[in-house]
Amino acid sequence: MSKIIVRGGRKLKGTVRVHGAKNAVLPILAASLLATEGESVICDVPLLDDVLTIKQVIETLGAKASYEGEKMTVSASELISCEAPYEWVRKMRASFLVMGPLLARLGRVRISLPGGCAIGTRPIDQHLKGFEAMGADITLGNGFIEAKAPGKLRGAKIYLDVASVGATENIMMAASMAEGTTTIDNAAKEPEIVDLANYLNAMGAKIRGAGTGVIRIEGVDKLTGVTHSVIPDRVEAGTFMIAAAITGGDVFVEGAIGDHLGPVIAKLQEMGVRITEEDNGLRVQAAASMRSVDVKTLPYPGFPTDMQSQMMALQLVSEGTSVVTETVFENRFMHVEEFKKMNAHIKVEGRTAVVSGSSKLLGAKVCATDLRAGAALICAGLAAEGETEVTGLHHVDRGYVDIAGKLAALGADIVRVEEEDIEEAPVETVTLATMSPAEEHASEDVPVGAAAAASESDHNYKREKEVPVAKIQATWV
Ligand SMILES: CC(=O)N[C@H]1[C@@H](OP(=O)(O)OP(=O)(O)OC[C@H]2O[C@@H](n3ccc(=O)[nH]c3=O)[C@H](O)[C@@H]2O)O[C@H](CO)[C@@H](O)[C@@H]1O
Ligand SMILES: C=C(OP(=O)(O)O)C(=O)O
Repeated sequence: MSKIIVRGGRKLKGTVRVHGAKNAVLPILAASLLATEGESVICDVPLLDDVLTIKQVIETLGAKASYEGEKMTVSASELISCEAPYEWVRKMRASFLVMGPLLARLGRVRISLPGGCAIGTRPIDQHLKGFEAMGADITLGNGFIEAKAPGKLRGAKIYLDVASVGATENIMMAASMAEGTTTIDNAAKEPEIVDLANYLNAMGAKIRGAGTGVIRIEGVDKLTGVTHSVIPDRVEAGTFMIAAAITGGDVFVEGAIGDHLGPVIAKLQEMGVRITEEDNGLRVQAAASMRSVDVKTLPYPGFPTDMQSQMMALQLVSEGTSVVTETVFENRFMHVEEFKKMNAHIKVEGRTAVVSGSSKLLGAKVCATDLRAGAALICAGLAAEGETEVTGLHHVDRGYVDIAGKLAALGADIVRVEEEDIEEAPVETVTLATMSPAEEHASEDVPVGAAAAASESDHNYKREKEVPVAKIQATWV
């Protein structure tokens, strides 16, 4: 089982570069399916598991894609399939974003229900409502959705019951090649929506109002491949800002866009952290001690739900009690139980968590229950006394490029130990890991060697694995 091992207590210092935004590049690569001619060249594409998944999805549909040096080139002039299979779509919710482009391009689609982080039920009713309003005939069954739009999709007036990011993107893409004008009311306003609209407009679409609550899309007959650079990842940037603050550090987050991080900056400043907007980034200087602060997650421009768990790590070490209200997803406090293993005192009632500050965090074996929870546990580990081991890294790899390497470059005592490293090492052993039920269910890692033997013989989730100590010491940096 791969793990990140962090020993807390080091102040982070230096510069860290932010990669392209996961939540922008995924819809943009889905939208590249709309280009009936020309190549799409997408720049600043981060090497993430989710990016490799969407690449597989569009290739399965017939697009030709090549990826080298943060640049993805896509040619989608000939699509061969309108079916997005379970094997890829289950891995990642954003795969569902190919539905709009396929409906617009091919007039039909068969797509598996999406997966993604288990942070809530995450229905897709608003996506489907939009497509139906545009004339699609939709049937559901056996975990698949089939939609047909004989002839062309028609422009429609669509009101979203919730300002869904995914529904806004999916409808915007479909509407770009529909007949007539579509209006999305109560549209999501996230920067990633604006990036997608800019990309589509460069391809020849006619979209106005992206970034506001009302988006108008005049359908066009064809879209052409273009070159586009993805915006920097505001959640990755925010995570490094928290890492700097929680360690008492001084870090320049290169590429971070202040306008995209308004509520995160405001809350950090309320806590006493100094943030300075400089050319091409944000400088974050920790305070000697930080004040507690209440946070309520909301759609953009509110405080992002994707930063809630990382912020909670910081609240744990600030003075006083903080209240966190999660309004976007109904099951996004799974990290709380993991924080508790690190001596955190947090009480959850419904959608509210009461976080006791001034916690003396202690290193522990913890598991990333979702993508951002993994980042939050790493942040907590940076401030904890002793050693923290974070497993469940397949979640983290969906959204962070080499988070351990980047933090190590800032001075953190952190290393990632890969499964293969552990298995290849000499026989001398020490007990390292105890699996929790959550970890067992969450992990898709296939156990090998000693771990496989344990896996076959013991299913009570309390097994111990024999892991060679020599190799771990050798890989520590
Ligand atoms: C790949 C991507 O960009 N993921 C982001 C996107 O997810 P995603 O696009 O899935 O999130 P949405 O904005 O759609 O979801 C927001 C809320 O709306 C609800 N809902 C959504 C669609 C729908 O048809 N019906 C419905 O009820 C959801 O259950 C949730 O409670 O926005 C989320 C909210 O900022 C982020 O946490 C995710 O990181
Ligand atoms: C929840 C997230 O991603 P997804 O919507 O892809 O599950 C996230 O990026 O934090």
